Amino acid sequence: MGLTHRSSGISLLREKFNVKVEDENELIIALAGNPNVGKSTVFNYLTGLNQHTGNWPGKTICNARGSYTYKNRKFTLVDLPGTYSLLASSVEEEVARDFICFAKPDATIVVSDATCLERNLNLALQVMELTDKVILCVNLMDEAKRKGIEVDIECLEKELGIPVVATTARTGEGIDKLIDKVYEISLGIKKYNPRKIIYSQDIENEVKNLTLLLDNILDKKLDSRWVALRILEGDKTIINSINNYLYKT
Ligand SMILES: Nc1nc2c(ncn2[C@@H]2O[C@H](COP(=O)(O)OP(=O)(O)OP(=O)(O)O)[C@@H](O)[C@H]2O)c(=O)[nH]1
Ligand SMILES: [Mg+2]
Repeated sequence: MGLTHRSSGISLLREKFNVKVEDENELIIALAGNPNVGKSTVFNYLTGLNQHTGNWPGKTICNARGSYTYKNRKFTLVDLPGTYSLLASSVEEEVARDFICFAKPDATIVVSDATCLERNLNLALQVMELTDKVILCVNLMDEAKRKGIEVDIECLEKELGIPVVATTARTGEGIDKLIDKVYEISLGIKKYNPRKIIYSQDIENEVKNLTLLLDNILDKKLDSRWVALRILEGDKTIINSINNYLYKT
């Protein structure tokens, strides 16, 4: 038998984010996305009245959690603040990044706007650098259709290496497919290979050096390559978060 969430300490970390799981089989799903793309609409559609709201610990930002059941499994959805990136240049970005990094959701849905996908894919690529368990939800398909924009879902799936689902959350169209993909990814039924960005040779060399050092420090609790990239770009908040979540009890 593998390590349970409780024995691996993940449940303790999740409690730091006010996410208390009642049973160990419960799956935690994060909803990320740019502002105003329909995250809360997806969240409300799936969780209905089974919601709790509060604040993120130590922050004045609203934290909404809700649950639904699918194929006899309980899923808890966490509606993350809307962000354009995970580079932690605002409290919202820090909250979203720290949740994905340290609470280690069983899957992350990146909700995006079908009418301006290019801008939205920036966040999707950043989440894909952090975790292999990502689903891209291309929402506002009705708006895209109205504007004559066609989205090639199959091509996106192939290029990104992750499942991509088209939705119109306002009417619920596509949500059944989304929960099926969430089920598959979070339980590891289907494995994907998200496309990773390869940087210039100079950067890759430095990343390699730093990764070797970080492997010992992070002890597989966090992706060393991802942390190396953040350090190289001068992000000091990641060091604070590592101290806060991995080393303070
Ligand atoms: N036409 C259309 N409107 C949608 C769809 N999904 C959401 N909306 C609308 O888009 C607006 C923003 O939706 P929200 O769910 O609040 O978006 P959000 O991503 O949670 O926004 P923030 O939390 O502010 O980042 C609302 O007016 C929704 O009714 C959709 O698929 N089609
Ligand atoms: Mg919202």
